[in-house]
Amino acid sequence: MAVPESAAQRAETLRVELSRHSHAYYVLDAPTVPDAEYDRLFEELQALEHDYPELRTADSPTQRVGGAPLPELVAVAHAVPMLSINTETDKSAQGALSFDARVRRGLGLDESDPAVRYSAELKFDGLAINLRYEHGVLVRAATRGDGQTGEEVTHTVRTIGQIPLRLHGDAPAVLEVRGEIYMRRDDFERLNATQRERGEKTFVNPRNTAAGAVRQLDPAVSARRPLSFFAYGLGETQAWTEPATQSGLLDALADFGFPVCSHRCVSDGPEGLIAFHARIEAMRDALPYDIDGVVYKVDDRSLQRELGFVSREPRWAVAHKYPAQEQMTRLLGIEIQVGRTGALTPVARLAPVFVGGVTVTNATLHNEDEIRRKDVRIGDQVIVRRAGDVIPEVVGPVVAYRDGSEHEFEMPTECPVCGSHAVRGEDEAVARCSGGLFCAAQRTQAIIHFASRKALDIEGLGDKLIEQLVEQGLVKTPADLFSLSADTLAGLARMAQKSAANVVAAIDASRETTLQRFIYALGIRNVGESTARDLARHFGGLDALLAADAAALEAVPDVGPIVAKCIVEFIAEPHNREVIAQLRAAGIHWLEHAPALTTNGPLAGKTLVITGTLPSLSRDEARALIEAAGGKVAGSVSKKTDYLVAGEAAGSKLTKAESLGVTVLDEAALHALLGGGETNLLTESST
Ligand SMILES: NC(=O)c1ccc[n+]([C@@H]2O[C@H](COP(=O)([O-])OP(=O)(O)OC[C@H]3O[C@@H](n4cnc5c(N)ncnc54)[C@H](O)[C@@H]3O)[C@@H](O)[C@H]2O)c1
Ligand SMILES: [Zn+2]
Repeated sequence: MAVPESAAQRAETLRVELSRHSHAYYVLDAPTVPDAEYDRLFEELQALEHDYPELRTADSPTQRVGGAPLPELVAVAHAVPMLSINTETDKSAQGALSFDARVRRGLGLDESDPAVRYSAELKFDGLAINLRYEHGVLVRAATRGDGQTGEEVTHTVRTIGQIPLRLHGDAPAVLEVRGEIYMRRDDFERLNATQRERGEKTFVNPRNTAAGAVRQLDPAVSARRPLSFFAYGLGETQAWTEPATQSGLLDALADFGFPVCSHRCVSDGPEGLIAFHARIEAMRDALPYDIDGVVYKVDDRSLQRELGFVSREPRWAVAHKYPAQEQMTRLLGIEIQVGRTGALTPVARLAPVFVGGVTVTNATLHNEDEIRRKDVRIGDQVIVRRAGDVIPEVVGPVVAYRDGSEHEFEMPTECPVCGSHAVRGEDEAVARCSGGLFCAAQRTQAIIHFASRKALDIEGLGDKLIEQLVEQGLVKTPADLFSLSADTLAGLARMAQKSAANVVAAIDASRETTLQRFIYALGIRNVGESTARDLARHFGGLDALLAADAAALEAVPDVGPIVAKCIVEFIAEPHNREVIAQLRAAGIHWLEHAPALTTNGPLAGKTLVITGTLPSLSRDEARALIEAAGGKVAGSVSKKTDYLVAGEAAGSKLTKAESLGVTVLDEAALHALLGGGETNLLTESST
């Protein structure tokens, strides 16, 4: 039959495109399209070549294994070629039946003959490696390369702890072990989290990361990428009686000290394979590593030899694949999700796509910088990955499929939930909504914090109850707590009249608090308990704090520029000030005292550090005296320290002060400096 011109042209286009993708995937370890897309094109070419065998050129991607070796690495000729595995075209649960039928035909068996025994294994998604041991010692490790010639990677493979450098037990003169080097999903996620923290480009997926790590010139780089290994096959052997079966081989490999996966089985006939396929599919997400399917192999190795090979694949094995964990789809838009703590996360809205066994319409983009680093644009064809329990993620754009209609994303400057301004710290990857007290997205978290033990300490107002109050719209800000009635509370699930009354009483009692607790309760980012205490001491009253600018805040001991910025942003947000005003109107009050005198007083402009146990003053009392005299109390000794007040059992701070030549005072000397005058400046607040 003559080959139509259109088929010939299409085959040529596919060959060129597939070669380009193969190069990116095998040689550069940086795929340009997801495997699923590659496989679609590959199958299309296979079908054309099936219909028109004249189109099957020797250089067709369907006739070759893998890719060319990297010129930087030393080429290694394989004693026994490393081939690929045919993918079962029947992807249904019954796929094993087609394989069994082909095997039986190949062996010339008919219905009266007994069942063929198979070994079923996982198909690990990593890279194939050949490990050569001579007299029990690892002498060479090589990648598959094009199947005939691989790359020598002994230097990097030696860094993989799971690969024995010396075999256990009696070793043959030569033993070549084949298996898969892979990266566990949790190791991959950790690696990417670190990359993100450092503001560096993240890795695409565990397979390509593992392949890239093994094919490094510098083993130190590979050693920083956590890799794992499973053994599953043999290359050349000398002076060894090879096991008669695939399952026996796996046992022998385990005895030599190799990790062999425990998820495997032996089955007489295809029924056991069908069950294995179903069982593994059900647990795929829970496995700690990626698999792209299962592999069935004829167990008897003499039958394997009888069946032999066809071009690049053995006839005695087949890969039965599961739905791909990476797919391509269109990025329709980017929405901002506001988390419970106010973090603004860009989320990709996608054209629905079936990936990793579920239909995905949203995927995380992590943060603004990552969108820029990956150069993801709205309208792009993007690769979406969903593997295990990890939330689906946009891996990157398929740049080759752009048509110019795509546009860049802009991070909003306002919180999409509450309209407060969104701010991003200099050293931070994420932007945050600054309306912490007001924002609906942060409501539950803000109120839980407000009521917590170190804040307003409202007994009986637990997380579950707060969640209910928020869900039912009864409480929108912490200020709303103070108008709750016992009847309203008693209407909620699991709330008896008596406990409702107790909660209302506890809310009422919490109106009388301290400035420190109140500041802490506001939930300002980076303002913990001790900073709240420092702020309360330094400013003495809330109005002074609300009026402070960054410089005034940085005058507080232990408040640095980052904390000062967080406070400034918080109090600059009108929504927060509104809630604070409502809280005061609800009758929350505390004792205020005059702020520390910073411009006059005997210790004005001086920085002191307190250490050890003083004979009569507590640390807090000493601190109050120093601050009342215009001094600052810092947490650690530095060149800026003017005096160290040291009591009993002073330790490293004393040593440091002495080494820096800082004057050391005992309690009596401190009193002398203060001029002996004690002040009590407590006044009632006027809220
Ligand atoms: N995205 C792209 O651009 C692109 C380009 C080229 C290839 N690819 C992908 O590469 C794959 C095809 O490559 P391939 O020829 O290496 O075939 P394959 O990876 O599908 O199958 C052969 C490989 O399976 C591995 N394997 C895992 N577990 C095994 C086990 N228990 N027993 C035996 N072998 C096991 C071995 O490493 C072996 O080399 C496809 O998934 C394809 O999508 C993608
Ligand atoms: Zn908000």
